[in-house]
Amino acid sequence: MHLTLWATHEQQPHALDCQTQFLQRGVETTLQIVDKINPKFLRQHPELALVLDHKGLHLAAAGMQMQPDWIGQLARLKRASHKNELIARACQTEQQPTIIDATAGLGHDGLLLAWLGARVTLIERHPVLFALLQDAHLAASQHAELADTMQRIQLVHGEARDYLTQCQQSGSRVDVVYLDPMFPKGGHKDQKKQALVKKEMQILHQLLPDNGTMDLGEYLLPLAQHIAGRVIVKRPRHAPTLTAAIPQHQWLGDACRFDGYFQSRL
Ligand SMILES: C[S@@+](CC[C@H](N)C(=O)[O-])C[C@H]1O[C@@H](n2cnc3c(N)ncnc32)[C@H](O)[C@@H]1O
Repeated sequence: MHLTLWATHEQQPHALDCQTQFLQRGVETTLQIVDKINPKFLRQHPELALVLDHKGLHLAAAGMQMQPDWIGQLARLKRASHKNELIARACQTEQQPTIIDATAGLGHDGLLLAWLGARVTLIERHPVLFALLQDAHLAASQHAELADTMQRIQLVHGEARDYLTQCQQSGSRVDVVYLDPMFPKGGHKDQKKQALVKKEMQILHQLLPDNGTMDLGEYLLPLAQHIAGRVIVKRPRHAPTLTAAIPQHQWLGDACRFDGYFQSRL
């Protein structure tokens, strides 16, 4: 994979570090130092690229920018409770569970679970998304209101299939495995809602193109069932279940739902 890395002059030393880390993870970058990165600049350079400025590391495409921005989630986090968030009810956050979020993405779901008291291991295999997560974790660790929560989050760069298999082989158990694999772009029943897909998802879909071979992650469910008494799968509200297995419980939201699979022997 090859991407341009746009950086401002002040960020040049950090940009060189980033380049080395990306290379170690198989991503080649061409560093371009520029005076200013603003909306006009981004519109003039619409191709998918990395951006490093005073706000940290971003992905940019089609004039839009995207980063996990965990600090920007604070308003939502402060409104969240064990009761009013379906994901919290599904994952039983009031019990301060240990959770593997095997498909971290931007880490927003994992962040919410950790904020509500869970110990969360976030697994992300894409090297660019993983770098964005590391940057978000570092920035949030230095924020007074998020520092505690960051201590409950561990980041793992890798393939969840391998991680879950290793857990199974070594007899490791967690309370919950949470899965939110990619869903094909045209797969929503409601085309109007599809048109409103958030800019984050539009950029994510450019990074993880749906070229007919998208990994839908169905193999993760049976693996997860070996290591957690509770597996929660996030799906678009009207999407089919991840596999033929029937969930024992569903929590229904406006746009998405959470399917619960419980293993009483664990
Ligand atoms: C829909 S996004 C998850 C969004 C996430 N729940 C959030 O709150 O931002 C799915 C992510 O899972 C990652 N992923 C999918 N399958 C994976 C696997 N087998 N191992 C590791 N990461 C995986 C993808 O790279 C993508 O970033």
